[in-house]
Amino acid sequence: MMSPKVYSHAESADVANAVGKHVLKLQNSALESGLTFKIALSGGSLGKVLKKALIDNQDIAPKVKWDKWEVFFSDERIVPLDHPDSNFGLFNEMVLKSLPEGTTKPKVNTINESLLTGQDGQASGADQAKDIEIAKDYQSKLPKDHKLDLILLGCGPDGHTCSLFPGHQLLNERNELISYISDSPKPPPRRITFTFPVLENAVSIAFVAEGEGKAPILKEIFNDPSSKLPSKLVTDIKTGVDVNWFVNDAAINGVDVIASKY
Ligand SMILES: O=C(O)[C@H](O)[C@@H](O)[C@H](O)[C@H](O)COP(=O)(O)O
Repeated sequence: MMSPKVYSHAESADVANAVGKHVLKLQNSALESGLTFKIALSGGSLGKVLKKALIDNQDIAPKVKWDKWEVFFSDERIVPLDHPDSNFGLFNEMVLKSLPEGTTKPKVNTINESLLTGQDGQASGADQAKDIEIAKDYQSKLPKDHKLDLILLGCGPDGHTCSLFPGHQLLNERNELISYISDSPKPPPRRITFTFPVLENAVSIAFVAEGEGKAPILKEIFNDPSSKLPSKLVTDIKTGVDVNWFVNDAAINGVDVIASKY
C-alpha cells in the first residue's frame, strides 16, 4: 500500500505552485501513453488555486496542454451551468474564461442542462427520477475504464469530499460510478458525485486544503486511525492510488504528519 504524501508550504502562492507542478507531472505522464489527460475537479477554493497555478503562474501556464485535457467534476450541484453554485461555473469563471485568446479549450464534461427541472434545479423542481437520469447521463461520459489520471479534491470542515458526507449511505455505494444525492447536509441539497469505485481506480488523487480552519479536521484525519471521515477513507484507499495532500503550514499546525516541500 502506498502511504499518502503531504506537501506543505507557508504561502498560498507556493501551495498553488506545487499543485500546478503536480498537475503537469500527471499530465505529461498521461500523454506519454495516451491521447488525453483525464482530470477531475472539485469546487470550493480549488477554483482560485487552479487560476493561480495554471493561468497566472508563468512557469506553468505555457506547459499546460489544454487541447489534450478532458475535464470531469468529482461532484456537481444540480443547478444550471451558470449558477453561482455550479462547480463547472466556477471553473469556467476562474480558468476557462482566463485562457489566452486562441487557446484550444479542453473538452469539459458537464451535467446535461436539458435534464434540469425547476427554476434553479433545486428544491423548487426536485424530481428524483430526473436526478437519477442526470447521474446516469454523467456516468456515461466517464472513460470506459472509468480511470482518471488525476482527481483534485477539497476537504470540507466536516471531512466530506466530493459530495460524500460523513455517515452517508453513499459511502457504501459499489454499483454506481456516479450517484445522485438529494439530501446533501451542505446546500445546495441536490448534487451528483463520484463514488468510491471511481476514486479507487484513479492514477492519482490530490487533496488541496488551506487555512487554520482546516487544522481540526486534518487532526482527525491524520491523528485518529479509527476515523471514518470520507476524506480519511479516501486518503487510506488501498488500491494503489497515489494519494497526496497539498496544504499550507497553518492547516497542519498540530497535525501528526511529516510534510515536505514539493
Ligand atoms: O459544498 C461542498 O461540497 C463544498 O463547497 C466543497 O465543494 C468544497 O470543496 C469543500 O467544502 C472544501 O472547500 P474549501 O476548499 O473552499 O475549503
